[in-house]
Amino acid sequence: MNTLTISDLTIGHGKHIVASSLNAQLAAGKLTCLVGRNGVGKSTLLKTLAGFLPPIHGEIRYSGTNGSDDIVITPDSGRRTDNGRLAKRVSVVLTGRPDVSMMTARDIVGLGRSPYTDMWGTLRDSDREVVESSMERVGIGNLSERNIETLSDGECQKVLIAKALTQETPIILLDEPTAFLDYPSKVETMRLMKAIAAENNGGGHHAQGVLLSTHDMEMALHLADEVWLMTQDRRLLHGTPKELEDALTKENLKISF
Ligand SMILES: Nc1ncnc2c1ncn2[C@@H]1O[C@H](COP(=O)(O)OP(=O)(O)OP(=O)(O)O)[C@@H](O)[C@H]1O
Repeated sequence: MNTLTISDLTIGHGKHIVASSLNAQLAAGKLTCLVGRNGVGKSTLLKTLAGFLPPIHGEIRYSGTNGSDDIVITPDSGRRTDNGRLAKRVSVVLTGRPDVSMMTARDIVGLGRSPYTDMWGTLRDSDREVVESSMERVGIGNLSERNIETLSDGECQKVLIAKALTQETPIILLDEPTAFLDYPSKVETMRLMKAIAAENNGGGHHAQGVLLSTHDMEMALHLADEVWLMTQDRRLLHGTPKELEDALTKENLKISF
């Protein structure tokens, strides 16, 4: 099952085209790593898939539970796109620390419920249950009362991942979540996201499609289920790590950069 499909997509900033003719599908239950050199367009693609940037051409289709509740974004859909609806399909974890003070880890995780709460962000008991279970899944129950400013980069990253889980979306996008982490924490984060993608405990958690951008090609080839590679000539190659290695060998392209 796919969570989103991009078709003949052109991405960029205003008139500046970053990549075009992109086609791919994000599989549910799998960790997909988005890799490519600096400046090739990984962040631009993630921002477009998150609905923060409009596509220049083509379409993004977010699959619903049945064909009738798909959400489709095209260059023309612009203001018609219902961000509240999209927030129930896609959650985003950005690089770096949240720019807030005087908030506990639990408060931050609770913000993930905003698509479901009233305008004051009042959490109901059912919302609080999701918050607690997300913190447990990520293994940060012991940090819940800590002020966010006192957490290490790795702990902070887990809080933001728990916030994304709290949003209960079929798609999670992560932009360079491992950028500031040491090697063991990078591996831990990748493994965690792989487990989260595959988790389907029948109790409300369904398999999710996870797309995570990273500079670490070696790690992506080791740990990802699928890889999307944005090449220097602005194509998007995709497949399992093995398929990608074969394709690159065939084209005589270097696997690492
Ligand atoms: N707001 C913007 N306006 C215009 N051009 C931009 C903007 N943001 C990024 N770009 C350009 O778009 C291209 C792709 O940038 P992007 O940040 O998507 O690459 P990236 O693959 O994520 O890079 P990195 O690995 O360094 O984070 C670059 O040429 C960049 O200069």
